[in-house]
Amino acid sequence: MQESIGTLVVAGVGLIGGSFALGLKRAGRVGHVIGVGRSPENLRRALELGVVDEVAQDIAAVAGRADLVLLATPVGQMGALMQALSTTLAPHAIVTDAGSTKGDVVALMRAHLAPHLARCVPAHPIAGSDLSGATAAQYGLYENRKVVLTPLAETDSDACNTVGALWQACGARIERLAPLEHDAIFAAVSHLPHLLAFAYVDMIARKPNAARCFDFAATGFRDFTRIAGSHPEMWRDIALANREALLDELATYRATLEQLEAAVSTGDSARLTETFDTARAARVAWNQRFMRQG
Ligand SMILES: NC(=O)C1=CN([C@@H]2O[C@H](COP(=O)(O)OP(=O)(O)OC[C@H]3O[C@@H](n4cnc5c(N)ncnc54)[C@H](O)[C@@H]3O)[C@@H](O)[C@H]2O)C=CC1
Ligand SMILES: O=C(O)C(=O)Cc1ccc(O)cc1
Repeated sequence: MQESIGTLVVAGVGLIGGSFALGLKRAGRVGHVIGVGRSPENLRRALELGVVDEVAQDIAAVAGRADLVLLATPVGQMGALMQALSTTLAPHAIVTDAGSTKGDVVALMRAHLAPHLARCVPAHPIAGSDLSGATAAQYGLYENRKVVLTPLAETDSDACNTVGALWQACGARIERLAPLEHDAIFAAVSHLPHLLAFAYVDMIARKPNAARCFDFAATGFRDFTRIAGSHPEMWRDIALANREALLDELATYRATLEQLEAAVSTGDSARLTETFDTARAARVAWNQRFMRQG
């Protein structure tokens, strides 16, 4: 296992990839960082801010120099990137990612990096925000946060432990899940709420009196909708990549809404009270635990 790495190639120098680079730099765990991106302006900012030391627009041109490649683009971009880097990768190089979905990333690794699977470590940092781009990259984003690894049967323990050690150097705690369980859990606690927030704000924005509604919206609206300010491409890709698990959660949510609709319509106050009581207790308990341990 390596405690530090020589050259890191980050494909997608945004909030997540940029914060990983900054975390490793601050911990003295990386020698040189090459940022790969499709937006020259974002790459220029990343260089200027010291998030990366060198930039490139074509991953194939720099992948051969990597000791570790982090894919931190929207998940819809990852297949093409894997294909592009597959021919030039050094045999020892580790390929990892930060995508919010794992079943699709594992399948893409199998499709594009078959001879290299021992060095593939799918991963998902459970930290972030509604901000994006290199200017959003920050030190300490992963401090006391979980990172979930979903290694393949073929992944060697050296690669897995190296990726784990690098995330730990950024302050994170490592967890492991099977990709299927990962995608089911995150459909429930991350992907569904983002879809709901986008849908709800879209609904309000289309009302004839939308401007008046927004005028009077306050903290409850702000708290429920913050994540509707997240990156649309990133969330489109997540919704499509995890569609089966997300559709299951949507069906359950729709049924729950229908029950509440019936309770409102029939004036079933016992039902409303029971639902609100249960939800409140669960939210209070979750928040206390999250504040203690992330
Ligand atoms: N935003 C969040 O809170 C979290 C995001 N993630 C995952 O991390 C990944 C990155 O998300 P963020 O950093 O938030 O997004 P971001 O939008 O801040 O950064 C992504 C960067 O990738 C670049 N990019 C897009 N296509 C590319 C391509 N083909 N080649 C090279 N660069 C490309 C974009 O120009 C952008 O600079 C996504 O897969 C997302 O699902 C995971 C955990 C949290
Ligand atoms: O904006 C927020 O608070 C988030 O929920 C951040 C987030 C977004 C995507 C992930 O896969 C993990 C964390």
